[in-house]
Amino acid sequence: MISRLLILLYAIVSYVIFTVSFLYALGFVGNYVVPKSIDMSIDKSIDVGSPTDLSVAVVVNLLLMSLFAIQHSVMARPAFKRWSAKFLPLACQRSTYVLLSSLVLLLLFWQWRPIPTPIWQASGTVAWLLIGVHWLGWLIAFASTHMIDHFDLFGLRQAFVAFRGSEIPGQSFRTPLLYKIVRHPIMLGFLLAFWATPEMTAGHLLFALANTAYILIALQFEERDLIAEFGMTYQQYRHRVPMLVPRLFTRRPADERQPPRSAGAPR
Ligand SMILES: C[S@@+](CC[C@H](N)C(=O)[O-])C[C@H]1O[C@@H](n2cnc3c(N)ncnc32)[C@H](O)[C@@H]1O
Repeated sequence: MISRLLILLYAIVSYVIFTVSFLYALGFVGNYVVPKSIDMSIDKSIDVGSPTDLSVAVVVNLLLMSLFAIQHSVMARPAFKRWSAKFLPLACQRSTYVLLSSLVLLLLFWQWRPIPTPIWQASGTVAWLLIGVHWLGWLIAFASTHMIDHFDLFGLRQAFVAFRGSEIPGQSFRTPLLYKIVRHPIMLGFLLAFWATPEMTAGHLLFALANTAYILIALQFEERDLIAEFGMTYQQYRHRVPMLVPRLFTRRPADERQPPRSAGAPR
């Protein structure tokens, strides 16, 4: 009973730390409210006055993003989960993943080196449109976690189920709402939030480019695991629903289009 209660507390603490890191991410990427953001260091100084400072900033930022990518992707793989199950109860596996991901993110926010060289600057209606798309991206990402199962994704459900003494059910496959339009709405939301900004700087561009590359690679691994888990069901879903760009903007695969009718074909 005590160990189940401790696991539940651990899951709640991990979830609270995730919430802090997510809220900080909103301020960090958008340069709102937080003391240190993607374009502004705490003392508001420009860190990249010389070419050496610039190289250091690029290397440090790439290392921080690589650390997140490695931790986030390695710990998500079934082989890692099987290995960690030898010493980590199933009920706190997901919370541990959430906790470490959040801590690495907070480290990134803390150690990030701003590179404020302007790349583009929009004003007027275009600027407002970009701000709108930026917030729509965060909204899509957050809402989509609830469409598949927010509390399962962040480890709370597993801890609650174990606390009640029930068996933790396996992952279920869901395709509600936005999952009918694209296969990865959470990632689509992040991409919109990262790219849509009225003031793009070199540091922000590095962040958006590196994270886009990471998302495109990570999704290959995620889909490989989903195919291994759900087989034909996921294969068919993959065939039916585009990855990130809604069908409105893309062509259907050739074999899904109606063949042209021949002149004498019956109607
Ligand atoms: C951070 S979420 C991202 C989900 C998805 N890639 C997206 O961008 O919306 C990753 C977890 O979601 C799970 N997942 C992805 N698609 C799913 C679906 N359609 N139904 C249930 N779980 C899904 C993956 O197995 C993985 O554990």
